[in-house]
Amino acid sequence: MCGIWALFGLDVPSLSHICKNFEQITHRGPEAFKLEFDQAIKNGYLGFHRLAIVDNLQGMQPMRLYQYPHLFLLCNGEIYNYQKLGMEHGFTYTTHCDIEVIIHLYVHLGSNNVTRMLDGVFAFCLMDIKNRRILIGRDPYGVRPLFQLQSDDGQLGICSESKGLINITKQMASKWSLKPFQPGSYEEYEILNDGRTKLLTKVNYYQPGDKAHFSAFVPYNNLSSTDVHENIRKLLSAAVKKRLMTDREVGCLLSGGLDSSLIAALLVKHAKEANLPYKIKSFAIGMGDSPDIIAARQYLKNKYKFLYFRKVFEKHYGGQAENFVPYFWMPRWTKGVSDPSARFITHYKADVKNNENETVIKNTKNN
Ligand SMILES: NC(=O)CC[C@H](N)C(=O)O
Repeated sequence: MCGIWALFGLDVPSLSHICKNFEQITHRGPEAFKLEFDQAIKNGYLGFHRLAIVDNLQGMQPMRLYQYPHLFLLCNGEIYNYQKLGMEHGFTYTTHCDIEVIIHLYVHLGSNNVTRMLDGVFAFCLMDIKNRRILIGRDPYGVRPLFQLQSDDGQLGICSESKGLINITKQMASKWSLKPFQPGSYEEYEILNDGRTKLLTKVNYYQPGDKAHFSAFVPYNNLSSTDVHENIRKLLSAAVKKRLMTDREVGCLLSGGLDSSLIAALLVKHAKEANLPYKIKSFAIGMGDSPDIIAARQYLKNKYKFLYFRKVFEKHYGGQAENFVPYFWMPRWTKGVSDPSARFITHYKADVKNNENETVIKNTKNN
């Protein structure tokens, strides 16, 4: 998961007010947090809660590199092609963390060629204090959440969950809006002398059906122009394979339905090929003998005895709905926006600290 949070140009930002709002998304990163301010930017704050996926040691954020000390990067996400991009463009990485590539793309290719080069799931915010710029981008389908608070007079906030921004609006005298940052788009802002911001560009860099700007994980010429089934097989399998990129153990959410069972099977296949030194664990969510639990149990029994099965919800949260509601993205339940199973896992991961160390793959979002 990970939580990103940034605020620019708010008029009366007491430190306790800043911390209180930043604290609203603590559950997104149980391992470390950091809040940063640099006097070069008046009233500019960047905060990060970390759940490390790649490079536990050096991947902390806001990421700053000694070659480019004027750049501050926040990113919730995984960038699957960071090594490929590094080789193609000759980038010298300081860390082993996937998101570092965003800084190099910005420096070498410019702000208009960062977001469209990324093969991954991401929401990021890059602050450039030398050129007084902010670049914000989100993945094509909005797999990673991002909310944006904007006032008519240039105050700007971004956060992985809207609850990290909602209370800030109480201090805004001018007209404001708080909405999801549009998937498949990026925005560039100028940071004015008083710390407020001015929108310079807003670009929808991706429409469904567009070809990728980066070299695709499965090259286009490896796809058949006639055999759609074969293409689906190849692409789905590759999609699971590239998600093995993590220093943590990989697991999967399993409902026992067609989609998740397929993903689990592909995951086990790729895990074997990659010689992962542990057995894949699966997580099913449901109460008692709910249909998902029955289907998942059946699936595991018939197919993959070696998968590990745990009824997360029943074991930890039976009858305690109020304990997990705060972990939804939105301040209140919004049908079709939040995904209950992912939220349960979030809470579970934040709660069970001592023995679990996993990345969970599911069929719609992964983390
Ligand atoms: N959870 C995240 O968003 C992880 C961010 C980054 N990929 C890391 O490994 O640290």
